[in-house]
Amino acid sequence: MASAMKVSVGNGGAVLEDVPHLTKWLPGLPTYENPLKHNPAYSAVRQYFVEDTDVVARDVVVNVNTTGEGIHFRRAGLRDKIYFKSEDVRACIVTCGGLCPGINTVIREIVCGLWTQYGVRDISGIEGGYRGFYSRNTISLNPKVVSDIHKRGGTYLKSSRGGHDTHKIVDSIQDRGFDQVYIIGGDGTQKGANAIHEECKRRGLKVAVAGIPKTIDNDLDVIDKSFGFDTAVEEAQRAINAAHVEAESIHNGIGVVKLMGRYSGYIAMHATLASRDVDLCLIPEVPFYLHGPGGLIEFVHHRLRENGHMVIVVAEGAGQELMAETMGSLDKMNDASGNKLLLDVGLWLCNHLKEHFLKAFREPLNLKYIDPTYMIRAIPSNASDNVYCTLLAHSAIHGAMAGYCGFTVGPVNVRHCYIPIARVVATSRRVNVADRMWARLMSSTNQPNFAQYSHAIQQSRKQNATKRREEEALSNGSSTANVNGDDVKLDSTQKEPIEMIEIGNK
Ligand SMILES: Nc1ncnc2c1ncn2[C@@H]1O[C@H](COP(=O)(O)OP(=O)(O)OP(=O)(O)O)[C@@H](O)[C@H]1O
Ligand SMILES: O=P(O)(O)OC[C@H]1O[C@](O)(CO)[C@@H](O)[C@@H]1O
Ligand SMILES: [Mg+2]
Repeated sequence: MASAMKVSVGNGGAVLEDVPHLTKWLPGLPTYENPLKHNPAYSAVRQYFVEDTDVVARDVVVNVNTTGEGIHFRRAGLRDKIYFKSEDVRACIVTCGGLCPGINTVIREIVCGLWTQYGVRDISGIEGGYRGFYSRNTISLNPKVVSDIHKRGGTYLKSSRGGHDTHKIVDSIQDRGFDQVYIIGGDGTQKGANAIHEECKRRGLKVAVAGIPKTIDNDLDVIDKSFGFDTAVEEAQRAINAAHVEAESIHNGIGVVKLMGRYSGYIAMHATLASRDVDLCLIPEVPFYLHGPGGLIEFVHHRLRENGHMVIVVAEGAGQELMAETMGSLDKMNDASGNKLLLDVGLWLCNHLKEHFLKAFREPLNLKYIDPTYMIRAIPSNASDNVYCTLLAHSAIHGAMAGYCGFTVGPVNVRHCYIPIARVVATSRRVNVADRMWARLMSSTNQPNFAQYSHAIQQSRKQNATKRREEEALSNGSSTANVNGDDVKLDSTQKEPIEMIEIGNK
């Protein structure tokens, strides 16, 4: 699937990771003057047009002796020459994967941009994600139809997971005569877009495939930040505020908020940093453990004793291994796109806290659990995300019109670029816990550095495994269990010792 990236080195030593161009397999394609040259809004300032030699550096913090070297991407924007005659263009737009604030703005701006800037009149919407290419009729799009959609959350075109069939999709592209395909979606979608691009190239088609990166988890590599992320973080504040109000208004109150973040804890990290009311932030990148010195329970005791209440933010992908260990081996279920379905860490954590504190105090814990998972993504984008979405859409249009293909558009160090799709999907971005941002969070929450206790995590894992095997054996009616190779005698009357701890001021 992954195509080799075209890499060249400029005279100044700059390495360009380039995106494909239609002329690579269709040499001699005719070119046309960009109509924007005569558009009053764009024609006045020459610098609006991007030169073929304009590139953007991936790293802007460089050693003074190495400036000019390093990886660069082609700068996005309008070109003098274009490879499509406006009246011939047949464009289509598809949205795939989970929702994200701003998808409708991107759709709207692709339609309006193609229409008003380039005079394109044939624009179709593919309904219901990739499978819509071969199982649905198209929707005709024009500025009137999409004029208000940016005020609504979700996707006007509907979305889906699964259903990517490269051959059927490219057959449909060919049959319908599409020559510009705009694909809005996350890592899975971009992989699918690359496969479509490769197949179009193999068939020698004049089809520009342009990917617009969408991921609320902010887990796509290379680009600065994904659209909708800021909106989601902002919305998460409402849940955190509610958790905080509930927690501080009652003796020994705990508010737990679960936020999205399958493998990357960006939303949880930024929402925590923005709020300042959060005492503990759990993300997939940092394994944690509950019991023992340096563990989560000890910290909760400490914080309640200190403040009388606390707020925990947990990313949905946090603690997955720990849960699997304590709950036994669960069937690994996947969604239609092959993404692993997660265990519910929010409920699990709340249950463990309640159980533990009931034993410790012999009275129920005042714990309020808020799960705003879908609320933070099913909303329209905020003002700054709207502007960002507009830029993404316009950059994508300029790139496709200029004959570039197999690219994902996005800002790198604030400048929009055309990035080879293969580069964007090569690795997915995770919170770097050795980076300053996580350090800022740690110093804001003063939470334990679980990473320092890797030996304790190992120890806790062994104990969990042992406990689970014993419990399984007991429930099977056995009097012994195999623990680390030894048959251990079991006592069904054995109970965990009750630990009495004084917390908070009663
Ligand atoms: N490796 C792949 N190759 C081709 N198509 C893929 C691949 N992975 C996923 N897809 C297709 O991409 C579409 C979206 O994938 P997925 O459901 O994983 O969402 P996504 O784009 O990663 O967005 P998000 O995870 O942020 O919601 C689906 O139709 C899926 O079939
Ligand atoms: O329930 P759905 O619609 O599959 O989406 C949930 C997933 O989508 C994501 O938001 C990624 O888009 C994940 O964080 C989350 O697990
Ligand atoms: Mg994904």
